[in-house]
Amino acid sequence: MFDLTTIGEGQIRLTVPQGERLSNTRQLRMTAACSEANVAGLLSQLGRHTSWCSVLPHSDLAERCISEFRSVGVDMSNMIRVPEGRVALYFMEPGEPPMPSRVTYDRLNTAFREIRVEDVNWDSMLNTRLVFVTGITTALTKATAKVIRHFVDAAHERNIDIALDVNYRGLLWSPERAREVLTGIASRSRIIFCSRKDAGIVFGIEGERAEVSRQLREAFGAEYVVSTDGHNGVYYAGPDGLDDRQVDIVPVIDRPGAGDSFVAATLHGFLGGDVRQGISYGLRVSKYALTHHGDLTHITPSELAIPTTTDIIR
Ligand SMILES: Nc1ncnc2c1ncn2[C@@H]1O[C@H](COP(=O)(O)OP(=O)(O)O)[C@@H](O)[C@H]1O
Ligand SMILES: O=C(O)C[C@@H](O)[C@H](O)C(=O)COP(=O)(O)O
Repeated sequence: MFDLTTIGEGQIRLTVPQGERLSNTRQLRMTAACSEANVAGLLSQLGRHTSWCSVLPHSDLAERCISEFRSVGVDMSNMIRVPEGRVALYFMEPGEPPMPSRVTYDRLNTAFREIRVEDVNWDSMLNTRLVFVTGITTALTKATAKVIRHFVDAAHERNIDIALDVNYRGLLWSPERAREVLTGIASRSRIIFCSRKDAGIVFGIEGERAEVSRQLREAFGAEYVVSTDGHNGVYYAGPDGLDDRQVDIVPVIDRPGAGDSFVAATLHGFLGGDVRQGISYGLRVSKYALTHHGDLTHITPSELAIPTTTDIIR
């Protein structure tokens, strides 16, 4: 039995060196990406048994993507391989103030976008303690939204816990559409991750700090709601009340992946029966994530427990 199974689009991230633009750079750093696989990848490094389903062709780019997540222990037996098709790309310009960082997607007509319910090995994907889904995959196409809804409904019927990360991406869909699709999924989820910003954009829920998590919890009837707010704090609402956690700010080397590593570490706590402990792990691991390149965070279980350099300085 798996601890967590998930479905999401395997991508290649191509990052422009600091101080250059996509329009003039001659070099790109290549890493694998996928929000759901990032979460599975971090959890598997922490000793959890995870499986990731995507649709990828037989190509070198697909191998590059699969090998990065396989190397940290994610089970690939649910990966759907097709003879040909595109692998999604995303370009990242890190930006330096006043220039904002910029993401450019090149993910139309990819193999994953046409995934069908009958393509997935549901017996295996539902042989799990926890099903993890994000708003990114429901945003891509009608087909991907249908598969995720099937995944959630089938898990719900079998009393399998569901975790949702709203992860709103304005480049992929509108707030109205996100609200329409994600409301049903949120109301089946036992734990919801929704940043304070996304709560406002997607659900029109505004408020000070943990008040946002409280309102989300009330709106969807989830047992736990965890809301990130960048370096401003992490807010929690659960059966034991509210919590408001401080972030120990570190300089950012590479931002993408911090949110996913936070979610994964919190789910590590959830799977161990203690979400608040998970948030402490999340606060720690997301700091590591910000200080190294690539979306997938590399960590050893012992690093969850030891203080980071900034902890020691303080
Ligand atoms: N400058 C920072 N220093 C330390 N931790 C940070 C910093 N920025 C973000 N984090 C951590 O990363 C987590 C995720 O960041 P956030 O930007 O809220 O997520 P997302 O990438 O999903 O939008 C935060 O909850 C926080 O714990
Ligand atoms: O699927 C996407 O659109 C982006 C992901 O590939 C990427 O890994 C990501 O979303 C990172 O998210 P974060 O951890 O919230 O920065």
